[in-house]
Amino acid sequence: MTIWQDLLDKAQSVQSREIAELFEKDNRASGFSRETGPFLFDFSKTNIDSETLDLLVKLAEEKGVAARAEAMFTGEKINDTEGRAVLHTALRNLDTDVFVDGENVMPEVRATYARMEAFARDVREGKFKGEGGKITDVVNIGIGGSDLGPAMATLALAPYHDGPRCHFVSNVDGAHIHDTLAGLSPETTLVIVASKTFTTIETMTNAETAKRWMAEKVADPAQQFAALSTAADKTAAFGIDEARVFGFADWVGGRYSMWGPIGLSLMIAIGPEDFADFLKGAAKMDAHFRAADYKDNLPVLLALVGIWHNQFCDYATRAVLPYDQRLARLPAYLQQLEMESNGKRVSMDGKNLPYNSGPVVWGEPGTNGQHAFYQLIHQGTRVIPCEFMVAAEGHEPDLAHQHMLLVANCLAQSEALMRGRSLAEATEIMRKKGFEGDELDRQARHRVFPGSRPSTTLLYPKLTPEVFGGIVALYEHRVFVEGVILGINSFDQWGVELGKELALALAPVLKGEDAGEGKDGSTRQLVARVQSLRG
Ligand SMILES: O=P(O)(O)OC[C@H]1O[C@](O)(CO)[C@@H](O)[C@@H]1O
Repeated sequence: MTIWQDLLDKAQSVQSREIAELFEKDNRASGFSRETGPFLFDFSKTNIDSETLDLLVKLAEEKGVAARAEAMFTGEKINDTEGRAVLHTALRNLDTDVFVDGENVMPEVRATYARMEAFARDVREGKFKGEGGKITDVVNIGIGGSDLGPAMATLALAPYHDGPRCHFVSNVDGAHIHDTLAGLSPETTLVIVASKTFTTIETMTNAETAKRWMAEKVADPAQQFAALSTAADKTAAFGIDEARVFGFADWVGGRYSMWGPIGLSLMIAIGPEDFADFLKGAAKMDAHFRAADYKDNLPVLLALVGIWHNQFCDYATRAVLPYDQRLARLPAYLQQLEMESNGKRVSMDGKNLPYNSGPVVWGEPGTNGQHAFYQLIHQGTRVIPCEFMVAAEGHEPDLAHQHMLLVANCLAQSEALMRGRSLAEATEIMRKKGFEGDELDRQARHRVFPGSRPSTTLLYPKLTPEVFGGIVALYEHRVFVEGVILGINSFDQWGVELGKELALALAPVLKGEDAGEGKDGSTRQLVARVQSLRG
């Protein structure tokens, strides 16, 4: 625990220091920024100094991040509470063979990818038709990892979207599927049921609803269904022809799955060529992660900044703030990626963690967040590290002036968070406005910004498919590194099971088919009120 303790001591000793003062030394900006491919990652506006960085890098070395990463990339069963390999990286490094239990898994991955490409082309070109002709709309029904990735990516890559319209239904709330299907024509709609297990109650319920909706107008609705799943027996039982079933192995975790079949809706939207670029961007990030020294390694550095803030400085949450409207769903995607992966209180060996688990992740696109919750980030009592990201250029050349304003806002926020505004400065401003005496002091104090609030900035040229693939892979590996340092299994999700079990047991209670013996008083009261309100 010595490096850990050294870092705790270090955090204690530097927390009251002004981040801005670190810039008095030469080369703060370049010394605490790193570049790879299209990315510049600037972590200079944090309280990390050279000594801290050295300690953090040593921590990553001591925790065996490199060996664990190699074990992941080469197909070892590192998800050891489920006895599975973790090989989402194999879905985007199609030329590299990988063996699991002595068997090369890549021929099947490549064959499925080729089938996806062919199907996506057929849908886009109108060779695969609905009963009413060319497919105009694709409805992806899935939840969690079978929804958030493709939904986020389809929005992110909207400028490349030249295939049919894509819609994403996840919530078991009937409002979601109702409102989505309301504007669509069943005869020209393709429904993709995306579920690794093909048992998820929300997805299967919505899939049945979609099937009934289609059956009202289409003679053979199953013909307009495709499935993305590891469970071929269940997709067959649902009635989907195996020609339109795109399978994958259990070593693809749900929240890591959009690189393969779960990305089919994205591939149909943007086309196989742009989808290949998206994979290429991620594969480049994989190569960088495997090869670069920790001190120059973007995923490792992003993880170390995260660990520094959460475990050593005790900042419980982090805000992800893309100054990129098309990354509006990235915070939601990262919530699953980070919180389902590292929100665990027991380490690999079954012991309670002696430190915090992964952070609470949240966010919204800037500039909207500025007019909503930034108040608390700037002046609240808690410190919230911010992760800004922004493209130098947008996709709308005739709106370049708006993009400049967007970038200016992004850079200004990190500057404001770091610099703050002192009482003396605030007092001067208010004095010029005519305040004096006690009222001057009172008014000035409301206008003080404490500053020294840490942030990082990820800057990239433009949100192309390749850049976007790199960003997602960067975050995936960041989560991986944080998980290794914390000593937890980032690839299971037992914490979602209890609620699922209880919901299944409560459904008959709500319907009045079961008395709900043994339920607590609050739950019984709520059930009774729902029943009486429903009449
Ligand atoms: O793809 P499936 O099997 O329907 O699962 C959906 C989601 O449900 C979870 O298992 C959590 O309940 C996620 O990990 C997963 O992404």
